[in-house]
Amino acid sequence: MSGHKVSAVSGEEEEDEALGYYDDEDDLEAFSESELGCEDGVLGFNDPLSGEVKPRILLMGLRRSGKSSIQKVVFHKMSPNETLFLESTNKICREDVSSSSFVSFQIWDFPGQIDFFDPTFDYEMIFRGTGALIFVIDSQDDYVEALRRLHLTVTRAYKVNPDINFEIFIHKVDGLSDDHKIEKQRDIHKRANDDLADAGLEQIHLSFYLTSIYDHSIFEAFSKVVQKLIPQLPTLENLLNIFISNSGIEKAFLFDVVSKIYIATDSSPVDMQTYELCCDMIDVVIDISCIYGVTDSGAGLPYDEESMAIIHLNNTTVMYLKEVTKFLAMVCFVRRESFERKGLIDYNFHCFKNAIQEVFDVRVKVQQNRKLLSQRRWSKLSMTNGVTNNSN
Ligand SMILES: Nc1nc2c(ncn2[C@@H]2O[C@H](COP(=O)(O)OP(=O)(O)OP(=O)(O)O)[C@@H](O)[C@H]2O)c(=O)[nH]1
Repeated sequence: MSGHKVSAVSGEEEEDEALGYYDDEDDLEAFSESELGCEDGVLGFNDPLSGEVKPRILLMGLRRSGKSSIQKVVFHKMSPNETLFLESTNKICREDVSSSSFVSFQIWDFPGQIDFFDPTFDYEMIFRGTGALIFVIDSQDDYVEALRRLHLTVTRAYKVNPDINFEIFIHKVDGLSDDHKIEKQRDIHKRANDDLADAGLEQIHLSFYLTSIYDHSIFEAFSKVVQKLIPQLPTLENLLNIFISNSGIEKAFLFDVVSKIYIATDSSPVDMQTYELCCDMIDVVIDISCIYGVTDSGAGLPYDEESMAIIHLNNTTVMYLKEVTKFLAMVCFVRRESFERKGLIDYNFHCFKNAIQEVFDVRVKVQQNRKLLSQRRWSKLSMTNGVTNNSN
């Protein structure tokens, strides 16, 4: 597999490829450098002039619940077995993920043992700029303490920022039977919501996912978390609906190729098997391209505007993958008889691609305006400081 692009804050940034979310850079100063760190060397703060704002996703949960493993498997292509050797995280690890035009965010991995309500930790600052809080519960362990911690975290976070999406990963379900999984989910769901109701906070919505790094469930859950942070999602879904209904397509996904997160799909329901097939197809395309494709691309992923693949399944369905942007691919399921009109599908795809480009252009413009604004604010601030200094 090829590597993917996780750019360091201070390193290369796709600066016009960020989501329009609030992020208060000044707040970061509340942390000392030793508190904010990461083994990948992801350290430092965003350039205040860049105007770049990224939604923040927090990974929280008790020690050894699987937070770092999730991050490594989804964003670093680490194989699940290798996570057995991961060391315990002892610092807040902050990482910028800028793998596609639409998927761009920061992940903050919190060490399990951290006493995060210690007065020296500015939890208000942490929650204020947060888009989603993922709380990981180890389903193979006793979860009473995890639920207590979840309640504490959610209630505090909600008070600071009621717009946070609370996403609960009931994790490591690979060790459980199907019945057991459902039972655990029901129990955790009930207890967590009862605790909130007892505290008079029934308006807080918690979303639950059964996850494991040993199958595709973790990618699917992360897809849903990320989708909620994409402001253009309804537009993308609408475009996909129009595209499939005019092309005789059964189902279409828009994938971030690197992370295999699907950032949008049409409005028909998603089943796990379909999603898994898409992931497998992306793997095949990238693996084959890595081995037999152009060698000297220099830019990591062997994926470009020529990338496409057709796989005929043995159940009269055809899978069709095509490049949409540098980082995105469309994967569709088409019946064999509909695929005979491939010319029509390709023409409609061309229109779809142009429409996506337009959505993207609007966002770039918004981003540039924001950058300009923050530059002006910055220079005003420097001027004021200069005047003050001179008068001193
Ligand atoms: N069976 C199973 N084990 C998992 C899964 N995810 C993680 N693990 C294992 O759980 C152990 C702890 O994982 P970590 O990712 O280090 O946990 P953490 O929450 O980051 O731990 P701290 O850094 O101490 O907070 C490792 O041995 C992983 O291999 C999973 O989905 N299934």
